[in-house]
Amino acid sequence: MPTASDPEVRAPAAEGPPRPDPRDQPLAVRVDNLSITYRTSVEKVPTLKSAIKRAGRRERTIREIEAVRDVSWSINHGTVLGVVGANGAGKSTMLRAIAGILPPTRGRIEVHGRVSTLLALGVGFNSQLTGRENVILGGLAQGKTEAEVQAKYEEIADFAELGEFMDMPMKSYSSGMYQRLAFSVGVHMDPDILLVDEALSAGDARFKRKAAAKMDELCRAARTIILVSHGMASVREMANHCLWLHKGKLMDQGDPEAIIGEYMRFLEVGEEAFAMEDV
Ligand SMILES: Nc1ncnc2c1ncn2[C@@H]1O[C@H](COP(=O)(O)OP(=O)(O)OP(=O)(O)O)[C@@H](O)[C@H]1O
Repeated sequence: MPTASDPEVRAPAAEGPPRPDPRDQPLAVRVDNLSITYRTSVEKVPTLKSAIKRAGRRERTIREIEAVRDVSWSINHGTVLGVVGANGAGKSTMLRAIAGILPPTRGRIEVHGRVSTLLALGVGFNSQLTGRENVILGGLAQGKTEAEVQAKYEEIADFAELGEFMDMPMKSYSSGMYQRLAFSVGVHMDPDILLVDEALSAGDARFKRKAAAKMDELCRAARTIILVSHGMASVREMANHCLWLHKGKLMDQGDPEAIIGEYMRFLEVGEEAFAMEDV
């Protein structure tokens, strides 16, 4: 996994038109007072006495987890939004809600444009099917016609560089190979808004560079990217706006360098010692 000092992901060489200024672009995503609560059924640990009383019947309670708590932000097209935060901060949950996979418990999400998702490993692919079959299905799931997907297939397979593995079941892939194909499908679906969850954490150094360059190309075309990552280097290099979530709350947002600085300081000194009024 990349870290702040990770030398592997570096800014791609500047080529083509400069990135457009998001301030001149229309609204891409607006999240208003978003809260998402999971309800999970938990089995109560029985005491000997209660187990005898209930004659072995299991007792269940519902546990609520507030994964995202009253979060608001908005971005225009052309923004690369980096979302950082510790484990369990609610980053993936928020991304899934933007993708339409999870409904908000409260609040609302406005999305302007076609969304393509590159969520955590495994989403959307059937590991019994070959890479080729999954590309076709993945394209169809993104709303493309079969003819459109067939036309894109070569481009997708070339970018993923998986050779004859494309005709093998995906259960025979390594996690890096799996993610390369997921990335390639996601970026070749002409998304207006690309949601990326840790896509750069797998794959080798060369593929990471190639993936970063591809994302940069999308930004130059005024596409929007939301990048959830623990890799501070990729957020620093790619993002032009950053959100920091902690335990479901939006701690701060703004310039990536400043937000990452705050977040790193928070990680170093710990939650208790961190002066919350600084945030
Ligand atoms: N399907 C689920 N059912 C119940 N609780 C869940 C579910 N998915 C996530 N959670 C809980 O929601 C909270 C936020 O999880 P989430 O995966 O969004 O965090 P994250 O910031 O993406 O974490 P990480 O960096 O570890 O991937 C956590 O407390 C987690 O335990």
